[in-house]
Amino acid sequence: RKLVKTLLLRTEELAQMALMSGIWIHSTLNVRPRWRFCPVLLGRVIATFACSGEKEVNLAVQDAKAAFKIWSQKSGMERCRVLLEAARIIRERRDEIATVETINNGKSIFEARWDIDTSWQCLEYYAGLAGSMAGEHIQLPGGSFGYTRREPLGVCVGIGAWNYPFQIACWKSAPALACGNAMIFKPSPFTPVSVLLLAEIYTEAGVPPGLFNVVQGGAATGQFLCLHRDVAKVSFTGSVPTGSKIMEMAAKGIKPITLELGGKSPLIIFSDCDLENAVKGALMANFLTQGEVCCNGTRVFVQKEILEKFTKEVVKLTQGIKIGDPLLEGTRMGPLINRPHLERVLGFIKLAKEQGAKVLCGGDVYVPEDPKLKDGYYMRPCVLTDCRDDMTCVREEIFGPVMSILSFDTEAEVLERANNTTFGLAAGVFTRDIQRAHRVVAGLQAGMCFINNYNVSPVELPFGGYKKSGFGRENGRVTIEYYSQLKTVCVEMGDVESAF
Ligand SMILES: NC(=O)c1ccc[n+]([C@@H]2O[C@H](COP(=O)([O-])OP(=O)(O)OC[C@H]3O[C@@H](n4cnc5c(N)ncnc54)[C@H](O)[C@@H]3O)[C@@H](O)[C@H]2O)c1
Ligand SMILES: O=CCc1c[nH]c2ccc(O)cc12
Repeated sequence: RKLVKTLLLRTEELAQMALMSGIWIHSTLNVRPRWRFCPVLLGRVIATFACSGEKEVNLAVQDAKAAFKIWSQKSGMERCRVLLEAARIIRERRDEIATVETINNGKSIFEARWDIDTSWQCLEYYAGLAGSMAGEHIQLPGGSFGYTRREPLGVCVGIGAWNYPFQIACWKSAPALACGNAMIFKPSPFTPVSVLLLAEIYTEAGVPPGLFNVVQGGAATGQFLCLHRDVAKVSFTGSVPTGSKIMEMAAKGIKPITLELGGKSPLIIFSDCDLENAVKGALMANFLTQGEVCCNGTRVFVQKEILEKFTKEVVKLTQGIKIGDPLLEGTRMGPLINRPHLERVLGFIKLAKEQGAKVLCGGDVYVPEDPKLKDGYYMRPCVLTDCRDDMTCVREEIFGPVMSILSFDTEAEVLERANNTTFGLAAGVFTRDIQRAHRVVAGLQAGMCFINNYNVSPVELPFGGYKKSGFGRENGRVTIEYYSQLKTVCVEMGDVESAF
């Protein structure tokens, strides 16, 4: 809240400024900065932020606790109205928020608009559930009875990754607030900007001051949050190694956590599929947000009979993906998040070649003609073939635009190979055989399975992983259970029957 108040930037200005070279936007914070960080787009610094240290985290928790006292006493319908108003403002400011998200992350404006749509839809969805949250009444002998109350947890913390900055903040805060909690959100230091708009919007919609608080920073700030004694829950989206650290910190305080971690998901294409849809599905499964998507279906298993045809079509469509200025309407792929990440992704491709994979297209640095884009971290989307299950590109999460094609013969074989991973976030199947589709998804060890599509995310459906991809869920009705606790009240209507 303090940050929003003092951040001297408007989103339209930011959009314009990012288009001009050499512009630095400084936030002025009313705190003594311990260290600073500067997110970059197209090789240019777009903002400078001061990190929140222990003192600022303590202040945020204090404010959130005060706001929680007010918010948790409101009825579900009162909370519903505020969330609906916030959803309405997001919808109204959709293009502006999408522009900021594009500058924040580098994804195309076309895609950023989709992200903003699933963001306001999420607020609407939980607004709808807020009013119907209720416990049970249970009749007991002799007129006695019990009842349950669904109560909020208190101050919840959300920690986000850089690939869906605004959407991650909405997917965490909407159910948290609907249940009557407060939330302190820490975005990734690579994408700190767009979540500030969400804080501004919640305030405008009528949440009490401090109920949704943003703190900025990296690992140290995250640790202060996770270890804070007055934080009741942590919901984390990020990598497996960080998830494991979050779990250790939460264990110290016996705090419930939600972990949305990495993946290496299989996409299985049977020869009886609708080929055109399967090809489109494979691109959806691999190239949204420059391939920086946790649930991407990067291991594309194709049945031998259609391998050649499928591969040819996939390469043709991949080569047609328009790379460039992410703010232009026609662009479908922007730059990767930063240079170290680009180099890491290119390193995976180099290793894949050394291990025997064949690059059918892309996999190299892309330098756009437009001089203002020349310092962007662009690469061409890559399709690898001749892949084997033991190759690094098939085993490890690359988090970039790299699709590995593998061939298979039988259903039993592909199911075993698909499950042969420590991850379990998502999986997909393309087939016209309805029995086979359901049989295969029943056997897949993944939390989010798609039949004849991929990477669509309706907010009504729970999303989350199996195995090392995490636990807990976001979206859907079930997420209410991850942001609330159940109190049982046992009421005696007669006399106490004592054992003594
Ligand atoms: N399952 C999902 O829903 C999902 C969604 C998006 C991204 N991801 C995963 O996230 C990864 C990429 O994102 P990333 O690079 O931002 O991940 P990351 O784990 O490096 O960072 C995620 C967040 O954790 C914070 N953080 C880092 N160290 C911390 C610590 N010790 N204590 C507390 N907080 C800490 C970071 O500042 C950031 O905000 C990929 O592995 C991807 O698969 C998963
Ligand atoms: O990147 C992975 C999947 C994903 C897309 N949007 C969101 C929002 C919140 C999450 O926890 C995960 C995701």
